Amino acid sequence: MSKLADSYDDPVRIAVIGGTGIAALHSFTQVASLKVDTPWGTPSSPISILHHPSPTSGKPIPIAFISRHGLHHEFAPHEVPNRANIAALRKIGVRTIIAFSAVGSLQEEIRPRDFVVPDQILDRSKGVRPLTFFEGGLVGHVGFGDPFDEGLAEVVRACGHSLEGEGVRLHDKGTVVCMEGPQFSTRAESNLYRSWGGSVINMSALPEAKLAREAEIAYQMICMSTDYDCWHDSEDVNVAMVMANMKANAENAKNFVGAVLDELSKEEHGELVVAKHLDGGSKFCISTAKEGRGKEAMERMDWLFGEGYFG
Ligand SMILES: CSC[C@H]1O[C@H](OP(=O)(O)O)[C@H](O)[C@@H]1O
Ligand SMILES: Nc1ncnc2[nH]cnc12
Repeated sequence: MSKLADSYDDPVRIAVIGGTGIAALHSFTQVASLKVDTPWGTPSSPISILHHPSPTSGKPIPIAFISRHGLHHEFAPHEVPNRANIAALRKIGVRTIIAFSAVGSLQEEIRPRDFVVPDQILDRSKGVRPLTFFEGGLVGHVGFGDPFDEGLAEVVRACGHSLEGEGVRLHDKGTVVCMEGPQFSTRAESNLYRSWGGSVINMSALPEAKLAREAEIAYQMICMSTDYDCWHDSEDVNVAMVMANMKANAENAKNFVGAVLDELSKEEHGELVVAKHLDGGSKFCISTAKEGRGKEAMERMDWLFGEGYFG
């Protein structure tokens, strides 16, 4: 067996972040495994570079894959090195992220094994996770009114609907409550989130989505419901239940990712996947005057965005 390459020359524009139950994308050809160290530490897993044939040109399109919780699910939600993950992806050229997440359902009509393409987030994390690239002498405030990328969401929804009838059930919108964990919610909390209009709940949408926005990367999460949390009169959520539903629906999840990657690999989405619409978003969010900027913060930003990006 030939050794996998540890570098990849061309920029990789599209990445998938795999969550609980998705530690690898086996159905694609792996061509490289990258170890990228960042000023924010080491990512949760090596970055696999996979070749996916473009359905239009047949040309292999590189896709980056990273496992959020590590190859063996060794990082708890509050331990995931989110900054290193997002920074490493940006460094190899990524401008589009499709992130997978196993979620609890907060609404009767979102049944276990249904998919949801969320359009909003309610933050119930507790401030214990490093959550920004802008600190240590460079203050920046990016807009986050719409935490997901609507252009990507449209593509994802169309792909999901194209698989309906083959077992996929899709909800086009939803609010994901991101709780701190690692313990699951109390019943009072679960009912509170329902009264707030939460659709689904996980422990990983944040700060991942915020960091992607700061890094000017288009980001869309695909949620797969695995349980009814603890508000429902069915059995309370537990890990075995989450894993069993992930496993039972793995084929659908795989087909869904495959369809999304097929679609995003088409030339017609060339502008979308390089996230032209986000270019400069971070450059113009800086509040710190040049003379007040911290040297180390600027060195980290040079690493991430390229030297002199912030002028
Ligand atoms: C194992 S249940 C809780 C766990 O599942 C979800 O993981 P991910 O979002 O990475 O798919 C949730 O966010 C928790 O981390
Ligand atoms: N009920 C739940 N709460 C938080 N994260 C989850 N991931 C899957 N099910 C979950």
